[in-house]
Amino acid sequence: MAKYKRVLLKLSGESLMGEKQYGIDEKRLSEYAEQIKEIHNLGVEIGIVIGGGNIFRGLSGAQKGFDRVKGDQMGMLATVINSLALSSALGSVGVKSRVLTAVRMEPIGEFYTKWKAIEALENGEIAIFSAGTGNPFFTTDTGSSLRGIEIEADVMLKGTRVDGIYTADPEKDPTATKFATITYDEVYNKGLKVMDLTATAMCKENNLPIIVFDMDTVGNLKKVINGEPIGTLVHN
Ligand SMILES: Nc1ncnc2c1ncn2[C@@H]1O[C@H](COP(=O)(O)OP(=O)(O)OP(=O)(O)O)[C@@H](O)[C@H]1O
Ligand SMILES: O=c1ccn([C@@H]2O[C@H](COP(=O)(O)O)[C@@H](O)[C@H]2O)c(=O)[nH]1
Repeated sequence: MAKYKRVLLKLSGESLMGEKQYGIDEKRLSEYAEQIKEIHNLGVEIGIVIGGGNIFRGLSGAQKGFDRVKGDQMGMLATVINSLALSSALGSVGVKSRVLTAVRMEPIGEFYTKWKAIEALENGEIAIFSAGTGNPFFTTDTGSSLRGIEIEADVMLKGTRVDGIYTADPEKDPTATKFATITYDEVYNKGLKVMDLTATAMCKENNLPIIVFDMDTVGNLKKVINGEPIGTLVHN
């Protein structure tokens, strides 16, 4: 039986590239859809936020001379593209989803309200929250904590390409060691950069636990939902 009734799943835009250098890898996308279907079949209510790093990030744009606010808006639109792709992939495996957008852009998606999100979840649909918070200078990690808190999720699952939180970035430091559990304060005090500090602070203040795990290994999402101790649990 599933350990969690309602979850907020954060998917990395960058992971969606798979082996590619840019954009969406169809194989990775369909693996994600299959994994999500598996936990949906267990009766778990699922809200999803997907990043945009496979397409555009405002901060990188600003370093190349783009206006930061316009760059962030481009980044938010990138998350809408990924959300539509995920919704389409879920449809292909027979799972209904609703794309909700933080900025108005009907008919591409419905303008987000908490109540539409809850209605979708209670109807057994997956709610995909796109365009982040709708504001520049934020990230989809913060968008995830915000939506996770709003929908009263039991946990925020940060599915990424590393298998947890380490003493240093494991992609850069091969001697880094993994935490099984860690407090929000330790993440802050040790300056660990697995997700942005605004997101971590919001989860801490609102008591929303976070599990960071490797979403790119098929089967891991179900393990996390069943309470298997893979990844790193962040708590108060
Ligand atoms: N201490 C740490 N422990 C684990 N990962 C870390 C740490 N410090 C930095 N990282 C990095 O954090 C990244 C988190 O990956 P993720 O793809 O989720 O980032 P993201 O910026 O949210 O992606 P996107 O914007 O594309 O959604 C990993 O690439 C990992 O290398
Ligand atoms: O609330 C938000 C969320 C995101 N952005 C912009 O989108 C890109 C992509 O999001 P990632 O979290 O980096 O995947 C981000 O770099 C920002 O430019 C935003 O402005 N506001």
